Amino acid sequence: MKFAEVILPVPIPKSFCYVIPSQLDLEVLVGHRVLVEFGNRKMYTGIVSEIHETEPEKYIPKPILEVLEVEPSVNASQIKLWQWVADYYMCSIGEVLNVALPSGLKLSSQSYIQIHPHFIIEENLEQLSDREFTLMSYLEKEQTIPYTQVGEILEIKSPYKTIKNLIEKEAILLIEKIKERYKPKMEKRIRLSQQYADQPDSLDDLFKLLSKRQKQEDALLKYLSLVPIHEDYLTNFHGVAKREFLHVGRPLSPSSVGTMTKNGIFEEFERQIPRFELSVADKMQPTPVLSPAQKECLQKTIQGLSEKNVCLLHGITGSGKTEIYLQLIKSVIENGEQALFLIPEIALSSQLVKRLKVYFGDVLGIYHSKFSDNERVETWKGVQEGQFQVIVGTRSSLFLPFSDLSLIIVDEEHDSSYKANDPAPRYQGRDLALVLAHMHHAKVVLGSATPSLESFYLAVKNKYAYAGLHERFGDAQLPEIKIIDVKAKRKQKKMKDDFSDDLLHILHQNTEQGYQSILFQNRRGYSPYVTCDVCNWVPTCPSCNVKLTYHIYRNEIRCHYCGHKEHVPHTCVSCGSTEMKTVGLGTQKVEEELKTYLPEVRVGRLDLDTTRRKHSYDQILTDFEQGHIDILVGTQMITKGLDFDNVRVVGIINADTMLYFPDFRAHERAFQMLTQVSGRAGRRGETGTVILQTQQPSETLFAKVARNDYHNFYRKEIKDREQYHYPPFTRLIKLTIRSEKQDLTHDAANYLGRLLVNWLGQKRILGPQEPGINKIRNYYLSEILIKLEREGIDLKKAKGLIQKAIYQQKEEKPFKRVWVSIDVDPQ
Ligand SMILES: Nc1ncnc2c1ncn2[C@@H]1O[C@H](COP(=O)(O)OP(=O)(O)OP(=O)(O)O)[C@@H](O)[C@H]1O
Ligand SMILES: [Zn+2]
Repeated sequence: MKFAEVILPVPIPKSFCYVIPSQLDLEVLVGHRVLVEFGNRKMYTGIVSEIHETEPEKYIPKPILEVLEVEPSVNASQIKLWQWVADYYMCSIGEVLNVALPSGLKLSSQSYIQIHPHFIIEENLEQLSDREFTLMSYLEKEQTIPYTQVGEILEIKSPYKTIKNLIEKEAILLIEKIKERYKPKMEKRIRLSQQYADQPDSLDDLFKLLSKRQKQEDALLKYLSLVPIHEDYLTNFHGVAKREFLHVGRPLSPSSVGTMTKNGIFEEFERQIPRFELSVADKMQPTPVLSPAQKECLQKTIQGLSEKNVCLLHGITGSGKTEIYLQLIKSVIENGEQALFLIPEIALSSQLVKRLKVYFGDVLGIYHSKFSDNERVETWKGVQEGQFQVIVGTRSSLFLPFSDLSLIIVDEEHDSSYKANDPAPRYQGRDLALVLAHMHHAKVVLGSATPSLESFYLAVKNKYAYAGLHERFGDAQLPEIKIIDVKAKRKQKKMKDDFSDDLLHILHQNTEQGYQSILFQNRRGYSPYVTCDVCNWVPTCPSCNVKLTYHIYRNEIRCHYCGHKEHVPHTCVSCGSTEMKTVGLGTQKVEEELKTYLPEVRVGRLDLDTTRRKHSYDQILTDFEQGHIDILVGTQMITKGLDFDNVRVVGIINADTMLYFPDFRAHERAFQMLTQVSGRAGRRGETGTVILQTQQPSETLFAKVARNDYHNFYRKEIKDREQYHYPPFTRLIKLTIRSEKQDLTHDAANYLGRLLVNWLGQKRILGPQEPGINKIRNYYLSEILIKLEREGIDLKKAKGLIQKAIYQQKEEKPFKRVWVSIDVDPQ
């Protein structure tokens, strides 16, 4: 007998053993998607991870019910990667499967019911109520029906009870419908019926026949001009796209073509077409010629990669790192291998994809979470079948079915959006890229103008190769950064709301000269909160412990954690006064002030609120690119990777807020963000200007940003990290404890904390502590931070103990309704 280990999408950290029925014996392979029954008469799609002959000792395994495909969707090295993720990030392999496999390849999660295979209606009539009998008879006809239809069939509101009874009687099964969500994109095409294509004589007859039907004759002539069957009759086989035939060039009458099809002159057929219209073969360009500095950097990178597996490409903003990546990718393609180009957010993808498309054409595939299920499956298959040799995508593309990967580029490697937060697996894409590369013996290039401290540290330690690029492309210079003392300006009465005279002046002048500007304020909404001017009461979210942010549109206050919205109160709930005012500054307010002081400029805004719809992000950037917007106001979204020739001025409205995040990475993030946003100015031609407004002009971090002094920033920061035992000198694991009651969370966190102190030692445990925002969506939170040494510690054992402590806490009766989530390497 043969058995299969099957990975199921459930949060239980193991695979499950099933029998391979003899009739399926030859069909089941590792990586196959199979259908199995699991637990309470539920069915799931799982992935076969192993085939063996060892019968489980403690239970009788159930059979695999069905194999859902001929060629496995998943390859062995992917399963290895999933297992690694599960072990390292302390989650179940099923949770990894859940994010790794596009949902188009999973069964629809909507439940369906069907008759239990062992249940025979006629033999069990007396068991069934009238209503149950009605449903069963229906099922006998229809095989399976969606749960949601049951109510309709029985003409009752809530069918739950009936279904529950039938399940208990083992009369029906609840399943996840075996329905392939994947739908290829089809195109309607037209060709000449075979008889005319093969025999030129019959074509002559046809022309005679049509000589009196002008429109039909026209159609035939057009067809022959598009499909040269007299030169090669085989061309008829592919025909022509119906849309093109009817509408491109001289338009045809659809009804005449319809008649001809009915009369058997033409025939219609369908063909699957690629979903991505990348066929730009005619617009393809050779990759750009590198500048001497770029060439040198490319050489260093290649040299570095011959000695090490990873090379850190540290090139200042606008230095042309992308062009160096292009060269590296090009040689991968020429060798017939695969390359993965990772970007932190899809936000960055549209400009980049356009750039890459013209060089790589059809071998370039795209993969990210805003894609539809179908699009993602198509990319998945394209990688599997070898059509796409290059993938541009966000972190989830690490899970694609690569077979011959030889290069991974991680662009903007410092970016925190490489880290996945909820749900598990909470993996760091940049780090996982290194693991994936290792499995494929591939090389990795980490690129950034502001490398993460971790990566730079490893380059300093000679674990990574290093290639620097310290000049901008094409004679452009880094912008001049001016630090403006907002407090002093206020005293001198030179502030208008949040704008200094210098900032307003340069924005005005820049617009007059026909150039564009970017204004950065890292807060969306209008104002962070509203308050009563008399008693200082502040409206907060009913489900989260946060102040509600004021949004001027619709005059609402909103919670940025759970989405709760309400109207701005006219009177104070606490003292009844009507003096409500807004406090602080968000992008909406910057936009509004700008319109007041510079009424003639065209202002655009780019933040989470203006980019919710699928294409709005692209739309705003296109407007900016085409010069319909003079000044673009935005949050951190505008800081990254954008490349616009015409931007001369960048304004940072308030640089201070970033310094005060209660996070050991606050300074690192601030340095990166300020440098990146500054780097959008003056990328072509004349040197740009950055106005950095602050209350603390003497803050040394700002001086380092202004001098573009990464090295001194690094030296100071790494010293602090070492002194206070933070990464890269230690490894952090954060536990978040959640429950609906504050006391319960508190008690459970203390219990867990004590176990961890006992097992891992006091000095490795920080907390438990309530986080700054201690209630989100009605759950009270507490956190424990575990600091583990980088070396000389058995990491596996330590993780085992953490797992054990969490289990043990969960076993305690009072803590049944307490949840703990684990975040390895939190960010
Ligand atoms: N060899 C080249 N030939 C022509 N144009 C180039 C070349 N190298 C760079 N450029 C142009 O210079 C600009 C900056 O390059 P790129 O966007 O690659 O910079 P970057 O290093 O990625 O900067 P950032 O880190 O700020 O995103 C782009 O418009 C790019 O097209
Ligand atoms: Zn809320």
